[in-house]
Amino acid sequence: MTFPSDDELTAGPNALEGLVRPDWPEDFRAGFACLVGRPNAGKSTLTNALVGQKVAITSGRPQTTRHTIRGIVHREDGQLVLVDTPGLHRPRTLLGQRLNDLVRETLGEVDVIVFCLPADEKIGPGDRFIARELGQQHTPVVAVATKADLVSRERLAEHLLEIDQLGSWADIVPVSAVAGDQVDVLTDVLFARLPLSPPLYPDGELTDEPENVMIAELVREAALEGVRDELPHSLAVVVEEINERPRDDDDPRPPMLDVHVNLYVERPSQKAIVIGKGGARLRDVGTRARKGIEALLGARVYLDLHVRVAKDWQRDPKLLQRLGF
Ligand SMILES: Nc1nc2c(ncn2[C@@H]2O[C@H](COP(=O)(O)OP(=O)(O)OP(=O)(O)O)[C@@H](O)[C@H]2O)c(=O)[nH]1
Repeated sequence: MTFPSDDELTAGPNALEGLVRPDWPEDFRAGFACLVGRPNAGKSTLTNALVGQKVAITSGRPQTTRHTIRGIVHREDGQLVLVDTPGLHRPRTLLGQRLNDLVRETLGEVDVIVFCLPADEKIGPGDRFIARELGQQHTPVVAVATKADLVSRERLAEHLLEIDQLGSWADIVPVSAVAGDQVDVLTDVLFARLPLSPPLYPDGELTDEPENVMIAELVREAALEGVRDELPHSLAVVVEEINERPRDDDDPRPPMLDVHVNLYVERPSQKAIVIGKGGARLRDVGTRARKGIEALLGARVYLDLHVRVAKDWQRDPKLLQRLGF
């Protein structure tokens, strides 16, 4: 992932003229946080609650967050750049290994780590695996009991005690991202861990995720809706091309874009699932994804989806690189 370079950070306001505010308070803080936790722990939902607007793709299905997506919390006194990582998990395939490498790299570079532990589930081997990983990092870790709205006070108290015994944390905060409880408390705790720094991003910018990745996520989320549990690991989405159609200068309508997207599956049987009978399912996927893409780009979109079989793409380093991993 690309953080601003040292040059960009130290060159001062002139280098970023027109981008960031020309002056900032002496005690301004800015830095990076990343969210870790096992699949379904509530990382994406918490990212959205902190940022206050939908930026990451959420889903009831585990491990939909393949790509690192950032949101930015802007306050008068600082900027917190959130990195939403894929679930840290035991590697089973090369893809799993790549994801874990990516996560570890991210953990070492941020100023504070947010470890999400859902209150409605017992602490399990997956959480302990992550806790051990975090124990080897020097970055401070704030443990968060997520989904606090789903459990009783007694259960929450028990959960907080278990979290306390799991490792050594800079802080422990119970939060409900859905109800909005304690999100402000967590924000304060995270800001306190950031270094004094000039602003890193222009005001109001929520995410710098390349549009292509956001588009691929929207298509992927639509394509996974309502299909078998095995498919999440077997589906990769790549935006091949975006072309704007020529139009008259005085045309008051939003621009019209042709968006070409490939969906890669591992087996012909999976291709049949994605396409559906007579192509009906793929048309649905296209309709749903198109709405999100139009909202994202502020344009009219013609979405062209192709499903391709790429055998064992999860194990093929060359193909992984082509698919953006
Ligand atoms: N009731 C309640 N549900 C929540 C809360 N936070 C998340 N959820 C739900 O839990 C599920 C998983 O949330 P996500 O935010 O997608 O979890 P994640 O950790 O990003 O999941 P992966 O992308 O699979 O790693 C979704 O159905 C959310 O709606 C919360 O504070 N309260």
